Amino acid sequence: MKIGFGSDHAGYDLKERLKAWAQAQGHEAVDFGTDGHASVDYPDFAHRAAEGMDKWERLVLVCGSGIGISIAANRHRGVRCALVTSPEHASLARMHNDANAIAFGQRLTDPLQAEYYLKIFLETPFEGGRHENRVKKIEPEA
Ligand SMILES: O=C(CO)[C@H](O)[C@H](O)[C@H](O)COP(=O)(O)O
Repeated sequence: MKIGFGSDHAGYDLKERLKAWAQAQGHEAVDFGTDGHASVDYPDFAHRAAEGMDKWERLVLVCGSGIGISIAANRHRGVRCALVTSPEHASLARMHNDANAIAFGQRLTDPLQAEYYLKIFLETPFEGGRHENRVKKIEPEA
């Protein structure tokens, strides 16, 4: 799978770790930055990654809490980003919401757990059925 990665400084280490994990699983990584620990603004990287939708099938975003970067990504048409803090969030985001982006808070999430949540997220299919129309209704009318 082609996976985009983006973070601010507060999510940089976990972004790098998840990127390495995904590559080791055979996924292709597209990195939208940031590239180090220097303080940056999370919306810049959320927008850069979300605007590159043609370059990824799933998007992984990390900031300190996961909140800011997911809010910014969700402003983009077609992006459904879920802030995940449990295995159940990871599977339900896919099964019910057809989420195509996952957000983590590096300051609040154990990195090993984050790898596990990402694995679930990548492996879980959308259920469709009754959820199909609900997901369609998420997008505001053009
Ligand atoms: O925006 C956030 C909260 O939703 C992110 O967690 C940021 O990473 C955080 O605010 C950065 O904080 P810092 O004190 O500037 O490192």
